Amino acid sequence: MNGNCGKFNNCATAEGTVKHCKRLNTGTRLCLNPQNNYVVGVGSGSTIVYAVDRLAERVQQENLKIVCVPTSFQARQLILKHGLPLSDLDRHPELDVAIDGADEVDSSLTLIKGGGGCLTQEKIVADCARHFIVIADYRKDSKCLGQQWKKGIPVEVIPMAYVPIGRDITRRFGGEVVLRMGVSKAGPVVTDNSNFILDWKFEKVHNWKEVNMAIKMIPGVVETGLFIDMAERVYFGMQDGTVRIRDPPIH
Ligand SMILES: O=C[C@H](O)[C@H](O)[C@H](O)COP(=O)(O)O
Repeated sequence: MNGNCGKFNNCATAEGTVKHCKRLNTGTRLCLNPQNNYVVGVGSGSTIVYAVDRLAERVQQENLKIVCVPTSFQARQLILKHGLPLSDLDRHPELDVAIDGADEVDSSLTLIKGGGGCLTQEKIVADCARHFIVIADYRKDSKCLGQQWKKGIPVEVIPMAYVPIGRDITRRFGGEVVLRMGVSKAGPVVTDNSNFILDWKFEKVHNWKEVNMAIKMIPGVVETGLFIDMAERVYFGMQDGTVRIRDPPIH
């Protein structure tokens, strides 16, 4: 324990870069590599699979003791498949680090997530983590949201409210809202939390903080796929095999 970062005191830190921690507005060491006794949040999607492969390798090779908190059914299966210790927020409500993918990352590290329908649990787990680290390939990197990801911002909603919520969003912010439909399943996608997903195809760049708060205030909205001021670092896998790191701008 040699730092004071994230939302909690006494953060266990790795050998990492000393950087500004937006969350506490203080200098901190960034925990990039899971270390012994770490509680690790495991994100969802196709990219995280590679991270968990590597994590499992390190657990084997270095005899690391970690526990993993999943962000979805898929993440839970991934943890179990690798024989990693599975936990939950009841037992581990404070995580050292959460690692996850993203559908799009803008220049301020605002993310769109939820392309796979897992945004709500992902946001909860990320919020419980001292450090939230994102891994993505170069196609997710954009200056402004919407440049790369064309499927809109996912919004998880209580099923009986999907029509009024969709109308409210388009009335206030324009664009188009589509109920996400299942593939190889008749009817809508049902999330791990038994809800529906609306994909809001926005028409222009908004003040995402304001829009996010406004959408969250609509009764029946469970969560949005906008992750604002959460990611501390994004690792982009580039086409030539190199890795590009992006940290949030310091204001
Ligand atoms: O709902 C899915 C999650 O937010 C994923 O982390 C996100 O969609 C990125 O997934 P992938 O790594 O498959 O592009």
